[in-house]
Amino acid sequence: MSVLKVDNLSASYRKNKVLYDVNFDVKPGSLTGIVGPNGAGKSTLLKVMLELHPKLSGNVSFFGSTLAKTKTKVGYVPQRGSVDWDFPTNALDVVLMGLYGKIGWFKWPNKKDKDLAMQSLEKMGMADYADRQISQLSGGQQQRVFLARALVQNADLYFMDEPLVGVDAATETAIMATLKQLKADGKTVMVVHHDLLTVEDYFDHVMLLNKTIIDYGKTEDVFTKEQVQRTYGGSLRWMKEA
Ligand SMILES: Nc1ncnc2c1ncn2[C@@H]1O[C@H](COP(=O)(O)OP(=O)(O)OP(=O)(O)O)[C@@H](O)[C@H]1O
Repeated sequence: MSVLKVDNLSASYRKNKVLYDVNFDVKPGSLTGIVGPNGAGKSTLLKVMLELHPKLSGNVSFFGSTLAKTKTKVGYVPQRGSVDWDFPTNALDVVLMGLYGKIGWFKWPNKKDKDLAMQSLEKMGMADYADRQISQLSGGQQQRVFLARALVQNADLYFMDEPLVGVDAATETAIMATLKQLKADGKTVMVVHHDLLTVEDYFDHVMLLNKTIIDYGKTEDVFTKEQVQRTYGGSLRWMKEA
């Protein structure tokens, strides 16, 4: 059964069509980097699939079903910049939100839920910050908390929008280790990624996107000079020659 299948998806902001003819079928257990120039529609693709932005046409199926029926199996780490970090809550509560799909919105978390959330913070090296207001965390620490929230959800399919932007080398290593562990656990992970230099190291699959899918498949087949240049336009200097 397909983890995620997208057929003929298109989307726009008012009259500006930003995605068209998007078709793909995600391989279970893959770790995919979604790559493309600024404005290519990478974030929009995630938002449309997750029904956070309406589609114009097409169909998205999760585990052969609808998002509504499979929501607890789907995790999302939005772009850090898109979140209101002044919201008065602490790191532990942010992680507990990852469990709400399972414990229900109107139920208080119990001791076991809190233990799970603490374990997840621990995995991301953030246990000491559990009581800290999220506005008082650094950008990299906020990103680690977001990852902890995704982990506690124990989803089968994860979408992450630029989790490595603005983090230091240690946090990047910690986040990538977490993503690789998710893959080792049989999870499917799709990550919007900007750094072309690390694509081959980090991802076993690559989706090249520029308003439509330029190519999608195994990294060694897809991440070629020709295909990357097609995606970015002729101006890109191929990094292996740099
Ligand atoms: N809320 C919005 N209202 C109107 N247009 C938008 C909105 N969000 C994005 N767009 C436009 O849609 C297009 C795709 O944007 P999107 O953020 O999905 O691209 P992206 O590939 O994630 O870019 P980046 O690499 O710069 O983050 C862009 O042309 C952008 O200007």
